[in-house]
Amino acid sequence: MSQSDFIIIGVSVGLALVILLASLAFFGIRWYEKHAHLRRCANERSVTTLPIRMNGLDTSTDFSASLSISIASGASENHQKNSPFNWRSHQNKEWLASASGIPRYSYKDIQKATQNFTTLIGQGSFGPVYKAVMATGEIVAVKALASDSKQGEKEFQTEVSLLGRLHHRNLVNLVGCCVDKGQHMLIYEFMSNGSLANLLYNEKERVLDWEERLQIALDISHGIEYLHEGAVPPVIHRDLKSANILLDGTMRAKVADFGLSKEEVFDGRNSGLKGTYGYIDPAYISTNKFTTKSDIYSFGVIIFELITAIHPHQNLMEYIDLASMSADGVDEILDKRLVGKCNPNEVRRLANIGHRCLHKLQRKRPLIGEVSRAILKIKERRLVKNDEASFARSDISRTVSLIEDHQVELSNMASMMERD
Ligand SMILES: Nc1ncnc2c1ncn2[C@@H]1O[C@H](COP(=O)(O)OP(=O)(O)OP(=O)(O)O)[C@@H](O)[C@H]1O
Repeated sequence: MSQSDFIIIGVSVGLALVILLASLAFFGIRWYEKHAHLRRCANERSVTTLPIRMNGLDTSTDFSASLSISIASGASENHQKNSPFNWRSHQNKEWLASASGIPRYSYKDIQKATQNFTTLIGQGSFGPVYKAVMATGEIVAVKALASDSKQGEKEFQTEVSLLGRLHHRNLVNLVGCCVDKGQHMLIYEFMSNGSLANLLYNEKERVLDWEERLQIALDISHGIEYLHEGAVPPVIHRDLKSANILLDGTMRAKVADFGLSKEEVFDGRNSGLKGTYGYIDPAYISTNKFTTKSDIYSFGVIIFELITAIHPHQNLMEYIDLASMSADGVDEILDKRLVGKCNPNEVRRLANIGHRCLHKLQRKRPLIGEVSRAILKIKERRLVKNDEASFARSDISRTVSLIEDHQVELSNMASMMERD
C-alpha cells in the first residue's frame, strides 16, 4: 500500500469518526430535548388532571384510588393546622377561588343580590339557602355557611375545589363563591323546581308522571356516570339521596351537594360514617370501605323512591324486599298515583335495575355506565313502540286513502258505463 493510500484511509476513518460523533451529539441533543419536553408535558398534565389541592398542599399524592368528596379527613386536618397555607389565611382563600376558576363575589354583591338576605328558600345542614338575582340578572341560589359550622368549613373548601373542575348538565353547577367579611358562601345555578324529595313527598306538589320519573332516573344516572367515569380522578358522591337531586325549570334533574356530605350518628354514637341513614350501603357499614358501588347502592334506593314515592325512613327497604319475591312484585308497591297511568313492564324493568343496584355484594352491583344504558333502553323501547304504532297508523290511513281512490275510480267507471 502506498503512502497516499494510508492518507486516504486515515482521512476516511477520521471523517467517519467526525460524522459518527456529530450524529451522536445531534441525536443526544434531540433525545434530551424530547425528554425534557415530555417531562414538561407530564408536569402540565398533572396540574390539569389533578387540580384538587387542600390548603395549599397537594392532595394528589395517591389518586390511584377514587377520590372521595369527603377528602377532608383527619390527616388533612393535621395538614390544615400545620400548613403555612392554612385555609383561613387570606392569601389561601384568594388562591382557592382563583385556582378553581370560580368567580368570587364580595359580601356586598351577595347582600344586594339577596335583598339583604331576606329571600330564604331553604335550610340545610350547611346553613341557610337564599334565592338571589345577580347584577347580570342571573338567578342563583346562595348557600351561606353557618358561622359555627366546623364541618361546613371543610365542606366549603371541598365544594369549591371540586366543583371548580366538574361541569356536566346533570350536576348542579357552582357559579361563584364569596369569602368576605368572615363569611363563606357558595353560589349555584338556581333550580326552580326544588328537590326530588319535595316533589315526591310534598302533597301540595303536583304528581310526577311516569315519563318524568324515568327521565329523572336517567338524568341522575348520567350525573353519576360523569362523576364515576368521566371525571379525572373519579369522584364518589357519598351522599346521594332524593333531597340532593334538584330539578330545573324543565324538570331535568341534576345531582347536588358535593362536599356537603355530613357525618351521621349511628346508634347514638359518632361512627365516623358519612352519608345519610336509609341510603348508606350496608357493605360500607361493615367494611368501612366506600367505593363507587356504594353510590350505586344509594342510587338503587332513589330508583325505588321514584317508583313507590315511599321515603327510605318509612320502611322502603321492607317493601323492596317484598317486591323482589316475584317478577311482578313491584306492581304491589308502585306509587298509587301512577296505577293505570304507566306501562307495568317499564316499571318492572326499572325495578329490576334498582334491585341489581341494591345487591348486598358490591361486586355484583352494576357499574353506572351499565345502569344508564339499561334505563335508556327502557325509554328507547317506548320510542320504537310509538314509532311502530304511528307506522301502523300511517299504514291504515294509506290503506283507507287507497280504498277511497278505488271507490272514486269505480264510481267514475260506473258513471262512464251509465253514460255508454
Ligand atoms: N341550587 C339550588 N336551587 C334551588 N334551591 C336550592 C338549591 N340548592 C338548595 N336548594 C334548596 O335549599 C334547601 C336546602 O338545601 P341544602 O342542600 O342546603 O340542604 P339539604 O340537601 O336539603 O339537606 P342537607 O344539607 O342535610 O343534605 C333545599 O330545600 C333545596 O331545595
